Order: sequence, then structure tokens, then C-alpha cells
Amino acid sequence: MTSQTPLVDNSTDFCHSHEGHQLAMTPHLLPYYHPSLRQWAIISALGLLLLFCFTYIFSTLRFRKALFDGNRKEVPVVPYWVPGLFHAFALWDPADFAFRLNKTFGSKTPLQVKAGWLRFFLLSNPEHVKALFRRSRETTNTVTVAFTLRNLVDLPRETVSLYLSDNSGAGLKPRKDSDIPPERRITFLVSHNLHMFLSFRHLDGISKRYSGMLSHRIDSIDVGNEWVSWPNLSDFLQRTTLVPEIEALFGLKLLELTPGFIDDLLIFTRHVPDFLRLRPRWLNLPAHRARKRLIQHVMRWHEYAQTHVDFTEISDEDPDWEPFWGSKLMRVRQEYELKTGAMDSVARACEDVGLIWASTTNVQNSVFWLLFEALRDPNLKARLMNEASECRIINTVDGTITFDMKKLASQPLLQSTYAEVLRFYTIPQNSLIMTYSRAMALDAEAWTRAGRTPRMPLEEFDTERFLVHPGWKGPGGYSKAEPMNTEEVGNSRFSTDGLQGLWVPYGGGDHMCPGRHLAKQQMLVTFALLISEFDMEILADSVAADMVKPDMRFAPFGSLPPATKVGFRIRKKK
Ligand code: HEM
Repeated sequence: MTSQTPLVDNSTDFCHSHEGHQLAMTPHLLPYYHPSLRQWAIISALGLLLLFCFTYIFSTLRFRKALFDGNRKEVPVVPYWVPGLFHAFALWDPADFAFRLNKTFGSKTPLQVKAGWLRFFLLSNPEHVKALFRRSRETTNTVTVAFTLRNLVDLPRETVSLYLSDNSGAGLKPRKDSDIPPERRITFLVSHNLHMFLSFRHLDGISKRYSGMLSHRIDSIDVGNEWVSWPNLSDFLQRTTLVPEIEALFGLKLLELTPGFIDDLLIFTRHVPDFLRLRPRWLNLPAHRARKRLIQHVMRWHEYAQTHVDFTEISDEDPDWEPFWGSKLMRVRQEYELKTGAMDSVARACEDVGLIWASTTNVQNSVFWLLFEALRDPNLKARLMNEASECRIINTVDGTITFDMKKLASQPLLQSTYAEVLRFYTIPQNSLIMTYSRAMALDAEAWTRAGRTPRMPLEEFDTERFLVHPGWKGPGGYSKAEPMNTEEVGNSRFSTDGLQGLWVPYGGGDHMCPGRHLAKQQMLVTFALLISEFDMEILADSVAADMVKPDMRFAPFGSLPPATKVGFRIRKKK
């Protein structure tokens, strides 16, 4: 401070002698022509403030013009303060941002938000969402897929460029204007093979394997006929289901070779929002280390599996699953990935880390909520158990329990509760658009227009929301779509008809989740096996249970985990 005192005095001198000649003759005064560091800081801050204000005013005017322009060609860009960064800070919490935008601007017009070179379209009007899904073949999601793969699973830059340069689309036929060679059509190759090997005739096999493996896993849980209390239901479910989930798709060797895999996967999963919000590495070191180890684990598995079963020689006669690679899908992926010429062993491992994460985390979170809702409502639990027990098959030789999967996945109340869990506890990532699915999931008018007048407010969990009268013909058809009274529920059936654009937990169009059929079967069979084998109770009264909320940090990356630990007690059924 002392060094600044003369400055004040001399600057007063300067004001008095602004004619200049005197200054020119007194060189010791020259330094005072230059603003001090502090003044520079103030000038810069004011400059920035002005820039931000101008940016905001200009972007607001453009936004308003676009909003009220009947012939608009571009989706209005939400006003922003910082040029170049646009809405990057607000997107730190995308769900909250989307909620605020929806509240301020309503759902009539799609909105555009940007973060650097990334653009997102916020749609919360079911009609827009439907239209977008219908046109998904013409739209592209490569930028967001590339962003996710780069930041979430550390995909090497060369492979990211492969995604970014692919303008051939996800359809079987490349787009007309594209000259990408077939072996480099990465968007199509990924999506086509996932859909093929996770549905149709392959689905049955994976589901049955999962169910058999889960059943063995459940038998090995150290719980007897006496109650034991456990502090964390979500953790229990992860530890119970992760091994069968991984083994049913990726074979037995990955976990045999890499004992630390599950722990690293759990650390990684907890930090997914940090990776996708670009939290600096030095603030996220344990997660970065866990991710690095995961990639190394997968590389080790690939190398080992390749020495036993060659992925370059796949034939139709090969089994759907073997212990080294697991599902044939894994070998097919290796084969096309290698042929792109842009995927070395690290890139191929990164891709599989992504698939392992996508195929496990959403199902686990959703099973948590399914079980949670059933355990807190004894009446619902009894009805769901009743439906599950109708599908139970007991092996007369060893007494093991399996389920008729087709029947289980067709039981009305089980399906309705499954669909309600996904409506209520999922804010899906959609690589094309930021659909504010909460707005759609809670838009009572739109649900009524769809012939599904809510019986209970959409802000509440209603296990029968997706049940309709047996004679209901869908929106515009037979009008008896109102919710049923309790006596009628017995004859009701499950339906999501008319809810396109309103119930979108799996996204839609060409980019829809390829694992959705498997996810449904895995959720239902996990639930059915657990409640058939164990008595379970959550250690929370109804008031405390009401306080259990989903962790919104994970929106919009799919299903939301609980924000708090939920204790429970468990014992083997007598
Ligand atoms: C309740 C469970 C699940 C939910 C809620 C869910 C939701 C989603 C959503 C919203 C997307 C993005 C769709 C888009 O971009 O428009 C997606 C993509 C994806 N899901 Fe799922 N998913 C679930 C289970 C699964 C399972 C079990 C698997 C695998 C076995 C899986 C594999 C994938 C993959 C690989 C993608 C990326 C597809 C691509 O890039 O083409 N998901 N999922």
C-alpha cells in the first residue's frame, strides 16, 4: 500500500498538468502514465463486464427475434453471457438447467444450448420429440457420441476422429452424400451389431444365462433364516448383480483374470458425472486411476481371450456364448473395430469399458427403485410376488428356481411397475437432444391427450399407471382409457400405446437403446428371484422412505441412483 501513496498524489499532479510539456521535462513522472496492475485489473474487469453485457443483450435480442419469427430456420439459441463458452457453466447441472429453461420458456418451442462446439437441442414437447425420433435417420449423433467416448472412457483421439468423420449415418444404406468406405462406417457398425446381438434370437440366450448365473450368485449370499441388517440396499444389489451381468455378456475370463475389476468399475461408475462434466483430472485422481486400470484389465482379457478363440475367424456355427469372449457380439466388435484401421488394442478396450458400464449401471439403478417401491408398500409387494410366482419353475432335481421369462415379462402389474420406475427414476441421456424427459413425464395435459388421464398426479409414483382396460383401443379409439378402479385391475392389461414422446426412458428412433429388451428381462428376473428367495424389509418408516430421492447429479446420463444409503434387513425364506 505504501508504494501506492505517491501515485495518488502524482496522479493529481497529472490532472493539473495535462497540457503535457511539463511532464515531458520530468522523466521521473513518466511511469505514472501507465496504469498500475490494479488499474489494469479494474479496466480488464470492466471490459469483460461490458463484453458479457453486450453478449447477453445481443443474444437476447437474437433469441427473441428467433422465438417470434414464424419462418424461423434456426432453433432459438438461449441467451448467454460468455461468448465461446455459451452455456457451459449452466450445463454443469443439465437437469436443473433444463428445468429452469422449461419453467421460463415453456415447452412450445425447441431451444438450443451450446457449450463450446457442442450443441444440444432441448425438447420438452412430446410432439417435437416424436417428430425428432421419426426423423432420426436423417439426424446425426456422432458429435455427442464422440464427446462421450472421449471424455468418459478416454477413447484415443485417432478413434474419436473416425467417429467424427463418419457422415454415413446409422442406416443399412449409407447416406447419398457420403463416401465413407464400408469398413469405416463406425456409427452403423456399432449400432447394427448391438441391435442384432442384444435382441431377436440372441436375447433369450443372454437372459437365460443371466438368470441362471444370478440364481447361483444368490445361493452363495451368506444369509440364513435369521434376519441380518445391511446398511446399503443399492450396494447389495450392485454386488449381487454385477458378476452375472458381466459374465452373461462378456464371459467368465474377464473377472477371473482381473480380481480388482468390480471395485474399479464401482469407483468409475460413481464418478461418471465428473468425467462428463470435464472435472479436471487433478480433482478427480482416484477415478482417473480406476478408469486406467479398467482399460488395462480389459486389454489383458482381450489378449488372453484371443490366444484361445480367434476373433478374426467367426462362423455361423460358432456358439452364441463361450467362456473366453462371452457373447459372440464381443468377437464381432473386435473384428470390425480392427478393420476400421483406427482402433488399436487400447481403443478397443476403451470401447468395451463403455459397453460394460452401459450394460450394468442402468439396470442396477432401476432394480433398486423397483425393489424399493415394492418393499415400502406391502400390498404392492404381495401383488407383484403373486404375479412372479405364476412364472416360477422349480427344478425337481436340484430345487433351483428359474422363471418363464416370456410370461414374466408379460405380467401386467410387473410391467406397469417396471414402466413407472423408468418414468419416475430415469432422465435419459439422449445423444441427439436434451429431451427434458421430466417435463414430458409430468405433462398431465399431454398424458390426457394421449388418452391416459392420470389417476394419481404424475408427480407421484403410481404402480398402475400403465394399466388399461381390456377393451381400450388406444388414443382416439375406445374412450375408456380412464384409470381403473381397484376391482377392475384384475382384468387390466399393460400398454404404452399413445405414449410415444411421453415415455422415453430408452430414447427413440435409430439411436434408441439397443439393450432395452434385455434390460427389461434382467430387471424383472432380478426382482422376481430376490423376492422369491428372501424376505426383505427396508429399515425406514414411511416418512423416512419418502425422503429417499434420486441423485440428480446423474441426470441426464440415464437411470438415477439413490442419493442416500437405504438400510434393509434380509433373511432366507423358510
Ligand atoms: C433400464 C435400463 C436402461 C436404460 C434406462 C437405458 C437407456 C439408454 C438411453 C436413453 C440411451 C441413449 C439413446 C440415444 O442416444 O438416443 C442408451 C444407449 C445405449 N444403451 Fe442403454 N439403457 C438401459 C440398459 C441397457 C443395457 C442392459 C445395455 C446393454 C446390454 C445397454 C446398452 C446401451 C448402449 C451400448 C447404448 C449406446 C448405443 C449407441 O451408441 O448406438 N443399455 N441407453
